[in-house]
Amino acid sequence: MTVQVALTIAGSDSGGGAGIQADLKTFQELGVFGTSALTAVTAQNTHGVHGVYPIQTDGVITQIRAVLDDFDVKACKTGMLFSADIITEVAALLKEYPPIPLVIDPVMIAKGGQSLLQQQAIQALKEHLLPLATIVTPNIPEAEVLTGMKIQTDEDIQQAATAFIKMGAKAVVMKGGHRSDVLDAKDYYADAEGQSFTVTAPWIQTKDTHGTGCTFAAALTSFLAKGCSLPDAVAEAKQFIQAAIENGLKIGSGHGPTNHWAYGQLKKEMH
Ligand SMILES: Nc1ncnc2c1ncn2[C@@H]1O[C@H](COP(=O)(O)OP(=O)(O)OP(=O)(O)O)[C@@H](O)[C@H]1O
Ligand SMILES: Cc1ncc(COP(=O)(O)O)c(N)n1
Repeated sequence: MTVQVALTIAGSDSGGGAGIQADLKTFQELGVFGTSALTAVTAQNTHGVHGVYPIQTDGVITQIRAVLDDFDVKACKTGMLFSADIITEVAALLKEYPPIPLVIDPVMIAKGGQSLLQQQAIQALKEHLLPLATIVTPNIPEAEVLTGMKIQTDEDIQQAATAFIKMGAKAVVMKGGHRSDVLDAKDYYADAEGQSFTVTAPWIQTKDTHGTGCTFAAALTSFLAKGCSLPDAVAEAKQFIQAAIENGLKIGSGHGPTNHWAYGQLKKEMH
């Protein structure tokens, strides 16, 4: 049995719905062996973030080195990176190793409004990490901060996608989960080769969307680790997150997590 290995560099969510926990659950569900480097420990539940405790930068770097020096990592994902220092050092480290498909989820603010990225880190993200991205997965507010654009219409989304490609990312998927003017959950993909398309799924009326972005990006990373093309990985990750939101678990009394088992159960039923 050959199992592909993926690495997530992200923060821990004690509530288990987002961050490292969402990533590892998603990797496991998709048959990929998950490894991890923690950037911060957060105290979270479905009501929000109660504390953020960053890991020292050399601790983050040593975790990544330990994984990359031993495992043949087929795809890597970044989530909450917290500080400019961590971002700069992670980018420098990744450049030392042969290129690995890199999914950058530019996590900035938790759904509850608490900051997961220091203000000074935004420039470092743009300057050092985005140029290494195989694909970057911003939501609309993150895309607005990183491009400096106001994004409201489909044209704005396309222009912002182009701005990410100009910043050096090979591809971008602009997630539509934060738009209030649409009936569908519509994400827009564009790449440096000029290919673009939209993936759409029916909007689900639910408050249980904690960790949707992490889960989507982790699914995308898993499919890349298994050798899928970028467009195929985006389309399949969309199915994973749709199933996860649609079959919510009703855990906690605030904004609950998504269901990381749902995609696998659906696939089983289809066979
Ligand atoms: N209510 C919903 N119904 C259907 N799909 C949704 C819903 N909310 C988000 N999505 C989808 O989930 C994926 C993640 O998008 P979203 O914009 O929520 O990411 P995010 O804001 O980065 O998530 P996070 O809050 O974890 O940081 C996208 O494919 C988006 O279209
Ligand atoms: C450690 C960590 N990483 C990412 C998120 C974003 O997820 P959400 O916006 O759904 O809170 C989070 N809350 N915590």
